[in-house]
Amino acid sequence: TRSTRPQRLLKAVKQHATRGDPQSVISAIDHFCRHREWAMNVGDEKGCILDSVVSELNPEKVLELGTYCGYSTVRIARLLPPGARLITLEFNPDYAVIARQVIAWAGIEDKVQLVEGASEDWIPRMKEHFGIETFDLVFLDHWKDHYLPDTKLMEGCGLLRKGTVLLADNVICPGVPDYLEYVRNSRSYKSCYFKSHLEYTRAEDGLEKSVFLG
Ligand SMILES: O=C(NC/C=C/[C@H]1O[C@@H](n2ccc(=O)cc2)[C@H](O)[C@@H]1O)c1cc([N+](=O)[O-])cc(O)c1O
Ligand SMILES: [Mg+2]
Repeated sequence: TRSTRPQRLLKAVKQHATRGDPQSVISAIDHFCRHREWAMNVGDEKGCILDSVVSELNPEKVLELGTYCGYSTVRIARLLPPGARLITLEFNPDYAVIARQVIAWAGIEDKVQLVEGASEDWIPRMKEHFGIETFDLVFLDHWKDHYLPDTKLMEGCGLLRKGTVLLADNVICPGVPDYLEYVRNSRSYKSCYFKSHLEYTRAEDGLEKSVFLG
């Protein structure tokens, strides 16, 4: 039977990237998605904005909602200081199989914990299961209609502290109107928009950075 796109993406990583070199994994995926098959990675243009937010914040505890093939997982983890941890949630077991291999190929698996399941099931368990008090950074890149309910759930579970940064992908395309309205109008957030383009295309898209004020 025909291979899947994530399987072909992983093959491109193994063929063109150097084991243990996260940048080469990122470049191999971007090349594959730009010249072979589009895939829903945050991509190189929005990825640079993600990099700058991570580098400025220097987070110890990061949560990623939506691993997919692990592209943004590698982008974030490669910038984390020693001892920092990234927990990434992936719902689709087939994607998780690919992402684990991409993360391993990049050589950053000791900073990453990939957890399989639904965000609404795992968010309430972060404290008792992973010993997490609060997150310093959350990268939202999963199902767009889950951004808002999961944000309210993280608030309710006390996983956000004064200064926690939420960084949301796709706030224009495909768009997350209810989430955007919430973080831009809530007195609990200071929000700003980083205009960019949908990965590997000329369509507009961007990232919304929202600082939780407590
Ligand atoms: O739809 C998009 N993303 C949905 C991502 C969903 C991912 O999150 C996981 N998940 C993990 C945990 C959960 O609880 C639920 C799902 C899913 O199993 C999937 O791996 C999207 C679409 C476009 N686009 O141009 O069409 C561009 C983008 O950048 C996008 O991110
Ligand atoms: Mg996305």
